[in-house]
Amino acid sequence: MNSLIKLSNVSKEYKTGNQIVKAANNLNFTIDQGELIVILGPSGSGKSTLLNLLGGLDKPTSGEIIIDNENITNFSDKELTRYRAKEIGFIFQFYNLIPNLTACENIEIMNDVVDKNIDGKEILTQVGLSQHFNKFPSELSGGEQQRVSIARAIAKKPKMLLCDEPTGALDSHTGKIIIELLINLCESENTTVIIVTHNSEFGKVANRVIHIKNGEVEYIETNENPQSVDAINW
Ligand SMILES: Nc1ncnc2c1ncn2[C@@H]1O[C@H](COP(=O)(O)OP(=O)(O)OP(=O)(O)O)[C@@H](O)[C@H]1O
Repeated sequence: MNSLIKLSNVSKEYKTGNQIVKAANNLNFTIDQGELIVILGPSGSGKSTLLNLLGGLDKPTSGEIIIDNENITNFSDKELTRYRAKEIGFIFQFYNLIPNLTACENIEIMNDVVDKNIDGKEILTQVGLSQHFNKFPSELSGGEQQRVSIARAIAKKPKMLLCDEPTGALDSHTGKIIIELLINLCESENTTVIIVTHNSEFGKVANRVIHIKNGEVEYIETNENPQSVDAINW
């Protein structure tokens, strides 16, 4: 595997009044192309901060983030916008679909952003939604809406998929379907998938689990044999 992501001495400080919060404190690690990574940690430990830094939604106070041999820390705002649009797929807890567009239109709208000719029907079929091309988000279940948002994120074939509590709003059965879809993406497309969660059970299916505490990497666990989604109990 080739290293896709390299963090060197990355810190992010937030100032509120006289107080400085180190939301990321001297992070150093690499992530390979095609890895499934779970980032685990309690509330306020810095998981979203880390995801935002990787996705170019925020800049570190110090340190370097190298993605695919490019130092994104030096990017201008315009370059960061291009990087986010072309290279990163984002999946959030609450789907973020456009309510007055159908499932298919929610995906094909990406064509304007990435200058591609994405076929919404083809991608929706890939995530098991061939019956739902013309439905609006309000006509779909939570799990189906999340699958549309995954379809939208993968349509542009991103280098990495950043998922912030992607099953947080779903029941366990539907959540497992989503996790299985993410595992399959890693395996079939060699996409790097990074999942931020509170749920330690997800660690079972990951290649590695990065444990975050107080903005620091507490330890990194390696799974020589990641388990299937059936091993997850929640
Ligand atoms: N924009 C901001 N301004 C000030 N402090 C912030 C900001 N964003 C995050 N923080 C602080 O940085 C720390 C890490 O926050 P972060 O949201 O990354 O944690 P988290 O692990 O994702 O938490 P949760 O699981 O509750 O979403 C917290 O102490 C938080 O209060």
